[in-house]
Amino acid sequence: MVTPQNCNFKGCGAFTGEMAVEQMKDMGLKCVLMGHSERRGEFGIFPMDDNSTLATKLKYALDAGLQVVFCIGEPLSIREKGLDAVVAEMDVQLTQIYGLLDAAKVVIAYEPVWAIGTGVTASPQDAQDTHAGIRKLIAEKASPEVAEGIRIQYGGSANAKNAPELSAMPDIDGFLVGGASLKPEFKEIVAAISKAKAA
Ligand SMILES: O=C[C@H](O)COP(=O)(O)O
Repeated sequence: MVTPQNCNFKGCGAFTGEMAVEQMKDMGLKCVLMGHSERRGEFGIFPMDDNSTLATKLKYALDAGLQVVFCIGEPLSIREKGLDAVVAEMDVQLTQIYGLLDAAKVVIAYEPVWAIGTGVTASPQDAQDTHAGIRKLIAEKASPEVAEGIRIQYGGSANAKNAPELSAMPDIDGFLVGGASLKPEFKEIVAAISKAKAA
């Protein structure tokens, strides 16, 4: 499945660099990704999207009939404060979209910013604890049904070596793979999550 990494919330028009959902649909695409930390302004790039514009984009894409991979994640300064601070930040990033969450149409991708492209991966337990915290927030603020059904994927230096242990965690439902998706080891990541979730 081809999934563009951004979209606009205005439709077709003079929005260079902000591809229209309608164009995606015309091309037969069924899914769009949004909220990646690089779009949110991490790594020193100007913040193109904030929680408010992302909520608008999510509603627009869902109303148009697309599925969405919605990325959230904390910078290192928040991770260093501990799990409670991380979950509080996830709440901030999710607050405006709880009412839009639909397990059949939205996938949450948890990507700790400090793990993206760095070779540093969240430990399986840290990733599990954060995913469980996100699921609990969704249960409380969306619904228990949405929380149970929604897919929460992990992203951030996922590779063939760490995929089996991460896959074994009950609240890790899949991966958003960057660098390793360009290498043959990608098939081992797919095999690891498939095996773990088939059990
Ligand atoms: O866009 C890709 C994700 O942010 C993860 O990238 P990575 O697997 O290279 O860390």
